[in-house]
Amino acid sequence: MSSKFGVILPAAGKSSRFSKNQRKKPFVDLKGRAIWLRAVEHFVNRNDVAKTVVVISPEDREYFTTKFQPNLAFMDIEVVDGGAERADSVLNGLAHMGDDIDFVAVHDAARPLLTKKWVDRVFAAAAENDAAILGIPVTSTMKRVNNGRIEETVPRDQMWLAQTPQVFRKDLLQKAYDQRGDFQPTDEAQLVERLGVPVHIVEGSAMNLKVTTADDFSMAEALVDHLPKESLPKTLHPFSDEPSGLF
Ligand SMILES: Nc1ccn([C@@H]2O[C@H](COP(=O)(O)OP(=O)(O)OP(=O)(O)O)[C@@H](O)[C@H]2O)c(=O)n1
Ligand SMILES: C[C@](O)(CO)[C@H](O)COP(=O)(O)O
Repeated sequence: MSSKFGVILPAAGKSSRFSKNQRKKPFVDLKGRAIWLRAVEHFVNRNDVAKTVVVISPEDREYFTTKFQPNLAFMDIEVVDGGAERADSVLNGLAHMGDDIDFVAVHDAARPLLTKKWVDRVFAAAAENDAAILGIPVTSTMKRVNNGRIEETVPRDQMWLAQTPQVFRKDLLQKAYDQRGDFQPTDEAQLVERLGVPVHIVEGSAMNLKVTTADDFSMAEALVDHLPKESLPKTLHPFSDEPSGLF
């Protein structure tokens, strides 16, 4: 029996570092499709994905469910209320993963530039190792800075930048959250690491950027048409890259 994956797309942040027309960044149009839609479409048509939830701030629920109702219905996506911190939002999504789900993938709604290859890679690594994330090795020199002055150069060998999807056996992620206490992690891997469980990291791409600032959005606009065509799951391939109105 092949493993079943549930997907949690946290999209309940305040976008405080983003400024485009004051709209929350997951809802902003990126070359014809909202950022969150571009992020989720790499999951909803996978045969190994049995459940997808998008986590939305309660203040955005009415706007979101009205604007994207056709997409939500077509892709059978459940909308869940977010929380004050990213980890709270993910925990709310986790509560909607049923007994049929073996693994949970958490992917930032603010990371629209995925490819099927990278999702396949991290799903396979998690299925083999119980916990795996995408990441990229650090390629620039890293400095620790205080008040605009360099305090030290941080050795970059063995340093990676964590990305998403972050994928875990469901009971392992639940155990990590059960033991969270008041700890505020910036990613789910941190919670699992605290259990002493090895989390594997597989290489993604610098193109799998998180849209945090207006500059990131400009980079995403420049990159979105340069992802490999085979990046879309096959079942989406018949759709032209123009907005189909459903995605
Ligand atoms: N309480 C929160 C905070 C963040 N997120 C989501 O987690 C992802 C990564 O977070 P980030 O890029 O930091 O988004 P924001 O928190 O909105 O950004 P900012 O810190 O600039 O407000 C985003 O898709 C964001 O919507 C969430 O679901 N719930
Ligand atoms: C999960 C993450 O994308 C890994 O790099 C990152 O930690 C999210 O941080 P944010 O401040 O919530 O965007």
